Amino acid sequence: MFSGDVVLKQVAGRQMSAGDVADADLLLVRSITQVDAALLDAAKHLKMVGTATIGTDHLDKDYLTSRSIPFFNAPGCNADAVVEYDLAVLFNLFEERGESLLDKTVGVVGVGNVGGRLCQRLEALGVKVLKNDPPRHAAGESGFIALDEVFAQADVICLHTPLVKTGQWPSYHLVGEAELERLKLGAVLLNAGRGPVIDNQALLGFLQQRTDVTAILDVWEHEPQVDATLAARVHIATPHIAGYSLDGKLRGTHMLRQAAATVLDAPQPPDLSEFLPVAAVNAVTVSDDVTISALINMVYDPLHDDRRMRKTLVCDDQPVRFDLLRKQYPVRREFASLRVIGLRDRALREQLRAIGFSVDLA
Ligand SMILES: NC(=O)c1ccc[n+]([C@@H]2O[C@H](COP(=O)([O-])OP(=O)(O)OC[C@H]3O[C@@H](n4cnc5c(N)ncnc54)[C@H](O)[C@@H]3O)[C@@H](O)[C@H]2O)c1
Ligand SMILES: O=C(O)[C@H](O)[C@H](O)COP(=O)(O)O
Repeated sequence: MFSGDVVLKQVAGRQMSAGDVADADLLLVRSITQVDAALLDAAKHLKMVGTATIGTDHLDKDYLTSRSIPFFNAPGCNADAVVEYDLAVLFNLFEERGESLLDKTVGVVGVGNVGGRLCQRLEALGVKVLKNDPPRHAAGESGFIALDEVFAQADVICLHTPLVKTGQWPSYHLVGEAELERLKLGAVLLNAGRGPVIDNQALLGFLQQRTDVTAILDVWEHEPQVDATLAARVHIATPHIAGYSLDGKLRGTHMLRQAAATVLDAPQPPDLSEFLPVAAVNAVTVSDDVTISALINMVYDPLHDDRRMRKTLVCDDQPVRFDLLRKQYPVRREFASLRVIGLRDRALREQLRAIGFSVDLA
């Protein structure tokens, strides 16, 4: 997406050093590069910093502001991918148990781009949703309840807050012993926000006692290091890939390309649709016997990611392998890339549309 007269210098995200960026006009990163004074003090021509991610906890925003360097993230770029990770995990889990997600009460903590879209899709399915988002509540929006109430009432809790360590609503160790103790019997706790939002040591101690609780972790405290003892207690363990759809990655890059064009007063790039390929499997004809999880798994089966990650947990170089799993992640598309054809059952058609599939009668 970045071409023409641009001189591109690619540096591995964890290895990037001050010398690499000293002469840069633009710095484009992902979540594993700390962007702070140590990296940028020597960079005197920098016109912009961009991160092709939703999260910004790796950017020292105060420092960037003090240097008047504009910075951009890519809000919402991979939100649908994260929502689909949650749905894939939950539909599979309850099918395995002979239960249905549709009968559960789901708590969503952090109702922004990811959490908000998750609530929309669940509510469209008829699932009861409890929402917690103190910043939005304080801004005068309605429909939110306290974190304690979510933990006490929900069958499933999905964490989608940013990692914030200061201010009025810090999320660092938002979930510790006290919150975990409130979980209902048989509850499911899913974190696809940032690892340190859950106190991982407290979670391990809790899961050792409360074997009825199911934990699903895509994000870990101290990434790329993963606590193998904790992972062994977790039902689905994945290497921070919830947002890794091809669609989401291209959207993020495209948003930064647009920001760069604005900053540099250059022409805007072509529409994103010009870059997004048609999915390898883009249509399927099914009968009314098909299950929602079977269709979801055709697009994305989270168990593949779980299996790949578990193999790395026994390796001496586990952190290197965690990064490699992410770097070499296979092409994954979003639900909307699959057209489901042939269903006569109107209710099932509506459910599939509600969770994001393209559905046609014929
Ligand atoms: N696992 C992944 O692959 C992946 C992918 C995308 C995003 N993320 C993470 O998920 C986070 C959320 O993404 P998003 O796009 O929804 O961000 P967002 O900024 O759109 O939404 C975050 C929401 O959390 C709320 N919030 C902030 N502090 C809170 C607190 N202490 N308690 C409850 N709510 C709080 C905010 O008010 C906001 O509504 C990102 O910041 C990123 O760290 C992870
Ligand atoms: O914040 C985000 O958007 C996500 O956590 C994102 O998936 C992180 O991916 P990375 O930048 O590490 O490739």
